Amino acid sequence: MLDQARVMRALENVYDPELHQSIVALNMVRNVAIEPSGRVALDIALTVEGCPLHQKITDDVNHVLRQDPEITDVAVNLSVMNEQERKKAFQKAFESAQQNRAQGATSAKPNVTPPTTSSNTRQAPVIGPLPGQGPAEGMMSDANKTVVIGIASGKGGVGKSTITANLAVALNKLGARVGIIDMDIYGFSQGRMFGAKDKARVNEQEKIIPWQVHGVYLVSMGMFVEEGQAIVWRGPMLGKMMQQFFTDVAWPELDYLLIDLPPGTGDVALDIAQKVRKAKLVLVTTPQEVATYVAHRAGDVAKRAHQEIIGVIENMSYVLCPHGDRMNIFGSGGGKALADLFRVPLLGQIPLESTVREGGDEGEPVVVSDPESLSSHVFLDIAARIKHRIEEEAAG
Ligand SMILES: Nc1ncnc2c1ncn2[C@@H]1O[C@H](COP(=O)(O)OP(=O)(O)OP(=O)(O)O)[C@@H](O)[C@H]1O
Repeated sequence: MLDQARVMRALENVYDPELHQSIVALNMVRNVAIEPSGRVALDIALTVEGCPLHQKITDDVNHVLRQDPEITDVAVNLSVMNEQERKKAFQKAFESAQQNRAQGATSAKPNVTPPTTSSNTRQAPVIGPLPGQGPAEGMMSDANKTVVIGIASGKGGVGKSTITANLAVALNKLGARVGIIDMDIYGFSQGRMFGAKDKARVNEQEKIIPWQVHGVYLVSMGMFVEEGQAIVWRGPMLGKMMQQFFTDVAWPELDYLLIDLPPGTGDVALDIAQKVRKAKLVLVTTPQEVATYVAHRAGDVAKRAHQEIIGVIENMSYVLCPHGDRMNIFGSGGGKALADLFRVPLLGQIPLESTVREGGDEGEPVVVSDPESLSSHVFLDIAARIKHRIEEEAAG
């Protein structure tokens, strides 16, 4: 008999394309109504408004239900989860990703046969260049060989700037020429981390001369205003600033340009995605669920922009006790769950060490101030993994 249980069983085979979980398990299916004619109407609550993959979910629901000979018609009404429901859905996805990992599975396997309708082949909309935007210049262009990597986090304080600084120095130690753009306009801190204080100077061509410290070239808002001074720029001004940091700086030839992005998924991250189409992304999170949850959103913007996510770095992962045990004071598993969600590697787990903070406060990233510390070794290891991956990609 055609009843709700049978409909729900069929829908267990429809997977959320981003969370890789059944839409039933994620509690996305609501208000299933079966009419005597065999018409099934149901609501699907999407995790985020304007979810770019809603058409895929709708197509898959139609596809699985229409395989039931007693179902004559399907009507899908889309709605959006509230904040609490969304948190639960993400939590469920994280737990499941962790479970899969524990069981040695690489990912949950949807067993829905993709329908062959043309609408199913529709991808998440690409965030394209802005109208009126000219061709990308210099290091922003695809033709330029500098590898641009944005360092992003969902929320502030997870160590994104610390990681940018140390990765830059670590890549330099591995023989690469590295620059940093401190695009964390409202919370710029790279000058402090590198002990650079001079105000901006320009060369004869009127280009800004980057700071050069510990082998790394660096530009930051700190060259123009004091740290802590409020900056009230909005969208277009920020975009212009970003462009200037790329094009109006006397950059030497660089192998890597790291961009310390502002936390969250705001204008700057989008601007980079639009204007520097080759830019890749590294996601930073702490092991806590909430940091991981918000980092997911940062990654989601990258995915929509078809930006490559190189991997995830988990910071403040553990404290190493004197007898060698690891204490997970901020919980555990967030970085790996996030990496599993995006199907990218967890590049490394950085311990919580006072030497990391001291190095940042004193203008010497820990990789310089305490190269034998555990964190320094982890930073070098992560830098080597990134470099290896980029070189492999370049080799085809
Ligand atoms: N692994 C670590 N061990 C100890 N302290 C750390 C570690 N990582 C970062 N910190 C410290 O945590 C604080 C926040 O780090 P940081 O400024 O890098 O975060 P952020 O994500 O860039 O923050 P925001 O975006 O708000 O600027 C700093 O004082 C930093 O020295």
